[in-house]
Parts: sequence; C-alpha cells; structure tokens
Amino acid sequence: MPTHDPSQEPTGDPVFDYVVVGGGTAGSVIASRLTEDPEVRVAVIEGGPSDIDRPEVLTLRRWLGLLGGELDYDYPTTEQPRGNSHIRHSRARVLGGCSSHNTLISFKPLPSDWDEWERAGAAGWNAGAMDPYFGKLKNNIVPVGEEDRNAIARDFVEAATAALGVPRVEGFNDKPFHEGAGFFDLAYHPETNKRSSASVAYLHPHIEAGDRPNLEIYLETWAYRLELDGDRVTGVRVRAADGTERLVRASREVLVCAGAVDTPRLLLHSGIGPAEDLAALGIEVRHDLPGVGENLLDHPESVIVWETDGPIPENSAMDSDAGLFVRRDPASPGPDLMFHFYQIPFTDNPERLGYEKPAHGVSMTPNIPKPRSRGRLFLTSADPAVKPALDFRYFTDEDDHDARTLVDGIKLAREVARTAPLAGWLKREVCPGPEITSDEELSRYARKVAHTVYHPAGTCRMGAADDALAVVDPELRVRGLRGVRVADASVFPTIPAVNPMIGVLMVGEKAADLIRHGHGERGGDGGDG
Ligand SMILES: Cc1cc2nc3c(=O)[nH]c(=O)nc-3n(C[C@H](O)[C@H](O)[C@H](O)COP(=O)(O)OP(=O)(O)OC[C@H]3O[C@@H](n4cnc5c(N)ncnc54)[C@H](O)[C@@H]3O)c2cc1C
Repeated sequence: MPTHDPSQEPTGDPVFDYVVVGGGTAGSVIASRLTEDPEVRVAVIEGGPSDIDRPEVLTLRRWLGLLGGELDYDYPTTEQPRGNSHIRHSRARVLGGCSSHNTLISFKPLPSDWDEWERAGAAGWNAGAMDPYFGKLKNNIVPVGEEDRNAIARDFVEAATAALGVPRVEGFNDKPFHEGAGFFDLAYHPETNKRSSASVAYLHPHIEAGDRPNLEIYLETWAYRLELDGDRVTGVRVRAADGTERLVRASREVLVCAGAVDTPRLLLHSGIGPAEDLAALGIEVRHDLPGVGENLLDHPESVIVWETDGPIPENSAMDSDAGLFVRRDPASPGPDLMFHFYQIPFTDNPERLGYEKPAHGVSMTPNIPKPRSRGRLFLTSADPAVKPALDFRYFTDEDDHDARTLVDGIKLAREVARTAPLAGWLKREVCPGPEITSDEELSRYARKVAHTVYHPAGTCRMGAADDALAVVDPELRVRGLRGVRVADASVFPTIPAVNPMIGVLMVGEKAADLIRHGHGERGGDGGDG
C-alpha cells in the first residue's frame, strides 16, 4: 500500500474519496469492496496494529488469551442492580476488529431477524433483499472440522437431541431453523486453525499482493473527531501513536465503522447526539440527534458448570464448538433460548460468588436470543480519552422475560446433563449446584453470574424518517448530515436471534453497494440527506 503524498493538497491534509473509520469487521469489507475500483481512493483509520504475522491473533483457539490484553479496549459496564456489575466488554484493538479476537461462530441471521428490521423501519433490509449478501462473503465459513470435534461435544449434541426432542443439525446456515443441536459453522481454516476474519478474508490478499495502490491503512491511529463544515462531514481528525495530529479529508464520504461502542462515542465527541447531554458536558452541539447511544443491545447469558470424571480430550476448534437452540414458545418466529457448550469449566463469574473451579469440567451457557431489556451508552466527560459509560440495564424488562429465559435455560441444561451419553462424563454439578432449585434462587444465581458473549449493537440504529430515535436512514446516512454514513453493529435496529458477526459482514457488503450506487446516482456525492 502506498504512502499518500500530502503535499499534493494545498492544505497539506491528505485527501481521499472515502475515509473509513475503523478497519474492523464491517470496515474491512467496505474498504476492500470500494477499492475494487482503481479510481477510488480510500483511507482506513484503524486504532490498532496489523494482525499480519501475529499468531496469537490469527490462531482461533488462542482467542481467550486476547481478552483484557493490550489489544483489547476493555470497556466496563455501569452498575447493574439486577445483573452482574463486573462484566467487561472486550472490543478488539487490531486490524479486523472483533473478528480478530472473537470465536468466529458464523450464523446467517434468520429470515425473521431481517424481516423484523424491515418492520422497524429499515426499508430494503428484509430477508429476501439480504440473502444474496451472504453468498458474497469472502470468509471461509465451514462446519467445525472432523478433527476438531471433541468426543464430549459430540455426546452433548446427542444428549441434547434425546433429552429435548430437538433435531440434530448439520449446517445451521443451510436452511432457517427454530431449534436444534449441532456443531457450529465457523469462519476459519480447519487444517491450520487460522482465522478467516474480516481482515484475513478481505484485506490480507491485497496487502500481500500489493494490488491496491488506492488503499491506504493508517494503523495505530485514533479518530477523535469528525470534521464538519456546516451540515457536511468533510474529514476526520486523527492522532497517531507518536501523538501527531492531522486531518484526513474525504472528498466524498466518511464511513464510520468503529463498532457499537466507539461509533456513538466518536459521534458524541463530534457534537452529534442528544443536545442537552452534550451541552451539559461542555461539548459544542453540532447536530442534535437524540438517538445516538440509545438502544444498547446485547446477548447476555448465564452459566452452569459440571465437573467431569477426569480429563476430557484436547482437540477442539475454539473450546465452544457446539450449541443448542430451543423454541419454548411455539408462536416465536425463531429460537427463544440458545446454549453454547464449552468444553472448559467457565467459572470466572461464579468464582466471585465463592464457587471453585474444578480441574476438569464443562459448561452450558443459556443465552437470550431476543432480549427485551434495552440499555444506553453515554459520555461522562468531554475528554475523548475517557471511556464512555455502558449501561445495558440487564434484566430490567417489565415482564421479566430475560431473567425467566435464563431460569428455563438452567432447568433444560440439567435435563441434558442427566441424559446419556453426556451423563456418563459428568461427576457433579459445580454451579449453581443441585441444592439451588427454586425459580427465585435460580434467577438470582443466573443474573449475578451472567456474562456477555460480547454482542453490543444498536446504538446508532437505522430507522424510518418518523422514528425520532433513528440515527441513520435505511441507506445508512446519518440523518440531517451530509457526507457521512455509519456501517457496523451500531446500526442494528434489533438484535438477531443468532450470533451477529455474519450480520455485520453483510451490513458491510450492503453498505458498499449503497455507497457505490449513491455515488453513481448523485454524481459524486453519495452522502446527501
Ligand atoms: C470475544 C468476542 C467473541 C465474539 N464471538 C462471536 C462469535 O463467535 N460469532 C459472532 O457472530 N459474533 C461474535 N462476537 C461479536 C462480533 O465479533 C461483533 O459483533 C462484530 O465483530 C462487530 O463488528 P463491528 O464492525 O461492528 O466492530 P469491530 O469489529 O469492533 O470494528 C471496529 C474497529 O474500529 C476500530 N476503532 C474503534 N474506534 C476507533 C477510533 N476512534 N479510531 C480508529 N479506529 C477505531 C477498532 O480498533 C476496530 O478495529 C464476539 C465478540 C467478541 C468481542
């Protein structure tokens, strides 16, 4: 990739057609697609380093070792009176974003998930319109390899189908499903356990071949403010690792892809957000947009852990290779309870309540596919270096749907554990422990040890013109401004019932289409509106 020559510009500021903020999951897709046209020049501003030649990043099974480390922005949550106040939200600081440190479980969102978006005001994002984008993805999405299929995970799948009467699923993406147990599809290369992250699939081939002279990636560079000229975003103020500051200009559009935490954070620090909140912090209000930071969504889950009768085999793709979906309510358009099966004892949170970690063990994690609690992200300081506050308001939904889902989950997990062939492996239930049986006790335990599977979304949600809290329109343009779109997990109006990464990649693919069409139709200004 070339080094741009700033001297070409009268101001000395580098100028590109598009500036992408965040070389993460969606940002990698967009940068790669836009630079397919050699005439289009794109800059990517990425806060982290490259993932190339970093085995600790590129080896999928080492994912857990990255959390909380130097490549993690590591966001705390505010106090959660009904949940676990100790949850930390990992967000990757490296090329490829969270697809470079996540578990790469790959679910095409269900048709009901996309159709829900359309009903929420995201015109053009229904299942029929979105389906082709799955076929465009460049990631190597494959079932967990045979060699990686651990004997205890196979027995979990068999026990789950026998205990709960759900089908065994081989290929969750082959057709829409309501329930089932099976091994996941993952975005990885089974023969080497190498990630097929957004950066590996979309950027590395071009970085290695040197065939995209029109793409420049600024690494270890932090975007701290969008540059506005009236109602038009004209560039991004950035700071390099050595402290040097500069303005990177966009002649067409700035595409904000910093993720569900850092995208609203950047907008708010740029004066784009709820006017009263910004003014109270002393941030100059450039554009009153009340929805920025609202609608904070996540997939919380709880955990039930068993000690096994001795060690279990070592082989695995990433230690959570299989799962289970259940539909308790037949009227639900999709699954309403999900479980990851971990072939490790996942006791980080229970240990805080005094539970011990067994030397050998497994975990089932009941997860809420469609949580009803809604949270909020907000700033507590005008200083861009101060992390934003994340108040997920876990388990605060009025009808207690979210907590009840976890209670049902623990009960169903126990049924699976009692069933052969899984039962033959298990010595005892470690937590919550067989003495915890009433709904009240189970709910309290489940909420206090709840963790996140790191799916924050929705904080700049897409919506219709009459939706006062929509931040972007269905073409992903920030409402009321020109020259700026958002494309990442923050635009999700609602959270898919399944793990969201494939949905984010598909947002990236569709965004690239919208940007290209917008540019063609508007003669060089795709950001109007
Ligand atoms: C530990 C973990 C496990 C997960 N497991 C799965 C899974 O198995 N399956 C699944 O479907 N989903 C999973 N997820 C969720 C999924 O990875 C995310 O939803 C998705 O990757 C988010 O993509 P994004 O483009 O919105 O943001 P990101 O991928 O986070 O990209 C944002 C990028 O912007 C950069 N950035 C942020 N702010 C700035 C700034 N101001 N200036 C410059 N750069 C900036 C960041 O460094 C990052 O590279 C997991 C997430 C985590 C953290």
